[in-house]
Amino acid sequence: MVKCDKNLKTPRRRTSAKSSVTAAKVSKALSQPATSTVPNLGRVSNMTVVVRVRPPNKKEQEQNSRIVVKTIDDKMLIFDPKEEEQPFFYHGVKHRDFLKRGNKELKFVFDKVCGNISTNVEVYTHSTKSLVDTLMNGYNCSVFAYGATGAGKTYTMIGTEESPGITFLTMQDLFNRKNELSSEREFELMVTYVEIYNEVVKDLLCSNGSPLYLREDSKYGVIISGVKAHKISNPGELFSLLDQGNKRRTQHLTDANAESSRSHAVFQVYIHMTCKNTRESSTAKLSMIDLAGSERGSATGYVGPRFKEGANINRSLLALGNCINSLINGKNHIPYRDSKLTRLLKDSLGGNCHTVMIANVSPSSLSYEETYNTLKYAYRAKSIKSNIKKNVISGDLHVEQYIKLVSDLQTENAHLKSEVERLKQEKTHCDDGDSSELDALRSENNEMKKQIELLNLTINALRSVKSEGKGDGPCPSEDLSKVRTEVYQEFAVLVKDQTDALQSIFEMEKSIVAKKKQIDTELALRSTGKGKDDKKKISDKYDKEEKDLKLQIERLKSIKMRTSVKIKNLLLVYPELNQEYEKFSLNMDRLEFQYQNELTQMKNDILRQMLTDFQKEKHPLSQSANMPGTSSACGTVTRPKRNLQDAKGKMNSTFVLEGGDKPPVKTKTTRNIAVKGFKTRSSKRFLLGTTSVGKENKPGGSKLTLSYDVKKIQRKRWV
Ligand SMILES: Nc1ncnc2c1ncn2[C@@H]1O[C@H](COP(=O)(O)OP(=O)(O)OP(=O)(O)O)[C@@H](O)[C@H]1O
Repeated sequence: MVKCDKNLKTPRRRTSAKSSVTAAKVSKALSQPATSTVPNLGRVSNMTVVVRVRPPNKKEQEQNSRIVVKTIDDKMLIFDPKEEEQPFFYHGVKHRDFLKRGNKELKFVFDKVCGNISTNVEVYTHSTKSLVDTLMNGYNCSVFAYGATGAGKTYTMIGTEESPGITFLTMQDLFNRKNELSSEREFELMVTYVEIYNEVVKDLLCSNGSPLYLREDSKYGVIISGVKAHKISNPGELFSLLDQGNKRRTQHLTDANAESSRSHAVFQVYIHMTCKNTRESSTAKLSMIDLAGSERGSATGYVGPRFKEGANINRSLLALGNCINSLINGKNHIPYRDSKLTRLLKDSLGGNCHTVMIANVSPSSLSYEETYNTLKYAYRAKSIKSNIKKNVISGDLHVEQYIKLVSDLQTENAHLKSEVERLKQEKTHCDDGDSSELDALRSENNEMKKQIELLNLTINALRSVKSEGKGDGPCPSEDLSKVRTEVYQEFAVLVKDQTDALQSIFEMEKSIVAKKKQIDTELALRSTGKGKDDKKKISDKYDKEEKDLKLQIERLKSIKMRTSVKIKNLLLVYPELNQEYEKFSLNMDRLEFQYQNELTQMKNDILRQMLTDFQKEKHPLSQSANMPGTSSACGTVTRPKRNLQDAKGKMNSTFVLEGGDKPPVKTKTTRNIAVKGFKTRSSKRFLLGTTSVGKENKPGGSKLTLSYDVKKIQRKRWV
């Protein structure tokens, strides 16, 4: 058998732990009963490795390249097979071509070899079909497509409309199984689709494109914080989601592929099942990963961002290779933290997971090196062993289990603290360094602290339930049911507190808007005439009231957060509350949305009213002040002169308003003017004073010219 043990080494990178920033929607969706990962099988399983050889493409055919992958049967292939020698004769004697390189003729055996005529359905049948039952039995599964650029990974995973890839086929089967089992079980299915590009994780099903962070969850393993989980009810919906996500995926042209995917795409399905009779539930996660294509950096000759992109792809694939090597060699430390990809795949390689690797190769000699590397990689991966555990959700929680979780979290916490310290020191030595990593670590640390607190509370709750159950008093089951009633009551109170807090926050926000409208009108009325001196008093009063209201809002928000922590705590102890909680959180989302809607509508109404008043000259300001660009004076209104817009902070620029026959207003007024040439969304404030007025009599009518001097510039901080 071939030896494929050339260690794939990569320089040890500084580990960078990023924090969870938002409360992950997916973890919220998955805030299901606490799982106790029961190693009820403890079986050892090899990773299943399937090799798919794609048909030669047009370029390979045109260049008459040699076929370097020969499939022998459905399990064996030969790389660089022996060629038939074309002997030549010299002086009638048969000679060998000594310049010709000898063929490697390496035999590889895999779990399945799919030749170049195999379809996606055939690949599916021999790779992931069996995973559907494994998932339904509550085990985590993952599939990843590996190979060089243009080797056919995306074709295998996603496919085309005529020949859908294995993601769609797996999901189709999953839905079929779900329907078959629907009389016995309740199902909930959620999907997420993200990409890792240049070490940044992004949600492919969300248009905002903000970076997401990976987090390790004691219950669900590695989760992506902030990713949006989508509920789907049939495979048709999935196809449109995949299509939508793929359009957002980062693609560039490479030598081997006109539409090369330059990111790792990770599609995950979370299945939550509850047995209708016993109410026992289990969760399983299916991850389908379309890795970015590896390529030889030196061969591409790319520079700049494309070089960085290629380097990141290769680095993360090397990190994956290192993890595979460490797993095979039975090392204690597996360098998962070396890249985002390996962090995400942590529980998909050696962990609690049944894994299928599909290695895609081109048959042509044009991709000789790439194919050889992929086959070596895949062959090594075959030796990975994993301990597969079933995720059974048990109502009977063990205090010891939580204590272990707390101790794990504390260890991780200590590690993060030391990282923070190290980074702090580095920062003092090199102050112009990037502080984002430090901030990320800090917030991850805080997150950990919160989790530890929460788990400690749970331990206490469990202890009290246990100790109450042991005493000489009434029988434990009675005691437990009493505790349960109390817990339900507590839950109802907390839910009410949260709803009330939300309602009050909304009322206060409404009154801030109403007050703002009132104060604006009052200030405008007093901008001229007698009431001018009251202006400061009025705005001070308003500022104070607004500050008070905002303080109250903050207080209510913290109450809301505290009650939410308490509710989550109760959920840990009483998973039965989950269904209630789901309903409640849906209701809260709906309420929040409705309130936001009302508030925006209210603000819009005010603006609309102001606009109408201005147009009809009812607004106090429209009568009392001629503002640049909005002069109420009839006739043409010109924009402020360019010299102001280009002034870039010079103090005394002049701009002119033309038209109309109203007299100039002798008042100071502030006006926002966007200054050209500054990269800013906010504008500078200019305090204006009218300095001169000119009237010209023309044949067509008179023309009034108002000149304003910019007296003062109040600089604002750029945002
Ligand atoms: N088995 C196959 N049968 C027919 N065409 C295929 C097959 N595999 C790949 N192709 C075609 O080869 C081209 C490259 O395939 P694909 O985009 O899947 O490669 P890839 O490995 O995902 O590349 P990259 O890593 O650069 O994204 C596509 O045009 C695809 O349609």
